[in-house]
Amino acid sequence: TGNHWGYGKEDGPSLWHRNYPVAQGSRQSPIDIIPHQAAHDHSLDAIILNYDHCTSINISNNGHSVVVEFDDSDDRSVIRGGPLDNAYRLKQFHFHWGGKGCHGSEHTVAGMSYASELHLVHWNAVKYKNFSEAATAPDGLVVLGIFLETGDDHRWLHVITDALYMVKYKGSLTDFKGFNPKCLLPSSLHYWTYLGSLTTPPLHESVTWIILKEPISVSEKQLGKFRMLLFTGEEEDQRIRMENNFRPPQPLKGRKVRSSN
Ligand SMILES: NS(=O)(=O)c1c2ccccc2cc2ccccc12
Ligand SMILES: [Zn+2]
Repeated sequence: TGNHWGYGKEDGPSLWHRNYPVAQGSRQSPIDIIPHQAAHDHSLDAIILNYDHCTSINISNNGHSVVVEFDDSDDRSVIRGGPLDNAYRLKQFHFHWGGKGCHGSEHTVAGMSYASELHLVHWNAVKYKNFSEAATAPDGLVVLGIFLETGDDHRWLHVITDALYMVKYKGSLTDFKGFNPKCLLPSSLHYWTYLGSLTTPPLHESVTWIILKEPISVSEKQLGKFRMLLFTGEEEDQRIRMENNFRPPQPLKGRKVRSSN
């Protein structure tokens, strides 16, 4: 119906251009990052994450991913520095992942994909009055991408995976207070950055991507808990497991990827 989209054969990424022509635009995401082709830009400062007074509000299943939302009514949780001219407010974070034994990151590195990818979504509250307005502006959004690889248990990810049973079905939402995503960061904040888009419809070309080079480790068991989520709602007959909710890499179309040193 209407602008329904998904990750299946009938409604997946290769068909999104029918309702969202920008899918074939000049600054689409994700991309394959080729490290030795990235320009080392010594003018690129370190990124600064001020998440200390972070306030998560809820966790929900929007039928595409599991999303943790934040109170963005003031500048308490912001990202700044690096390639950014302003501070950008944290709005939400969510994940993308594969099926059992399959990889599910959106960005790839020299053709290699990771098991999963965490996206922390921020918006430019200096220049725009709300998230929706920022979401359609070329410098409106910043998404911080963090790769997840399978290995040891992540000591804090269980706080999220323990809550997933409460948001199994599309459209479910529950309180999720006091979670600070600082605990999900790797030790190094070295990054690649480029100009791109949302990786889901409406695919607005409004995102400055900042992708951390160092992945975090999570266990196969922890990752498996994401796959108990469903794309479908409680009232639907079909129960479709939420997995492989990633868009494949898109053409670079002449864009430059810069690397912090
Ligand atoms: N994958 S994504 O970060 O492009 C993304 C968003 C990006 C910017 C603004 C809002 C977004 C909402 C999303 C909701 C679900 C999945 C990806 C999303
Ligand atoms: Zn995402």
